[in-house]
Amino acid sequence: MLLAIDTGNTQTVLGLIRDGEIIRSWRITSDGTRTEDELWVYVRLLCHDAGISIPDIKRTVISSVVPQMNAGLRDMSREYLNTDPLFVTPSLPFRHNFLEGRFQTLGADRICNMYAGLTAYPLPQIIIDFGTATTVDVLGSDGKYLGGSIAPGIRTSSANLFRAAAQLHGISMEFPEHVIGTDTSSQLRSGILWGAVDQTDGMVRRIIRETGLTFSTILSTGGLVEMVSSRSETITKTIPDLTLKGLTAIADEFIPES
Ligand SMILES: Nc1ncnc2c1ncn2[C@@H]1O[C@H](COP(=O)(O)OP(=O)(O)O)[C@@H](O)[C@H]1O
Ligand SMILES: CC(C)(COP(=O)(O)O)[C@@H](O)C(=O)NCCC(=O)O
Ligand SMILES: [K+]
Repeated sequence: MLLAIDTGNTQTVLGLIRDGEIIRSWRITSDGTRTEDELWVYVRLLCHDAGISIPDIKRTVISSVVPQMNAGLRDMSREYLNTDPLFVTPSLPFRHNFLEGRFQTLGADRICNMYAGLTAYPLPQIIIDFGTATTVDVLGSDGKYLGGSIAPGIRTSSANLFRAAAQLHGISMEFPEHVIGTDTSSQLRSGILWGAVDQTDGMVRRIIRETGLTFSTILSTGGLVEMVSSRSETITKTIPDLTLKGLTAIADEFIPES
């Protein structure tokens, strides 16, 4: 059994993987003040919920973009699971040498997403992750990482707007009937949701123009992906657990089950 942990800036996804299959996953709030004992409570509950006994967890792999959580995650894994966790970093000697020693500050979640893409889908690829940030990553025809973009996430940017504008408040994130809204709520929903869709499709079209490539695969993932994916004209596939899949592939490469 593999425990895969994806710590993003908003939420941490805990996944249990058996024989390459994600059997259960949970989301908890990412919080840099959590102790290893608190993290253990969640892992214990998750395992109990999945009917897994703790000694069955033989490996732990972690993608974290929140350094304040790393010590707690590491100590939880060592002390309670008796496994030394593998942290994903750009310096790992990946079999798919897609970073070529470059991109030393690239987020671990993006590395995992690309590893999942490289392992399972045709090239070239664009991978879009809708989380605290919206990230776009581009893999060329030879499987090398070309680069990408980072923008404020859908909730991050709208939350900041609600904070900054005295007369605007949170709204339910449902697509409005018309693009041209006729009241405050429908105008906000139009701007936020159609804005996110058009940001996505516009960015994909720009990347196509800049590279001259025909992309076989345009993958999307992230906690907010359902808000955009079905309305996008460019996304070809949505895989909500792409990061966990990448974590699994990386664990199998570096800490194979003995
Ligand atoms: N199962 C779910 N259903 C609906 N929304 C979800 C679900 N899981 C996560 N979210 C939303 O996704 C957001 C977090 O996305 P995520 O990709 O995990 O961000 P990050 O990696 O930056 O922490 C949260 O705002 C949360 O409300
Ligand atoms: C870009 C990110 C903030 C995205 O994080 P997330 O939205 O998943 O919380 C994260 O991958 C990060 O901190 N990256 C480091 C900078 C980089 O990737 O170039
Ligand atoms: K993420």
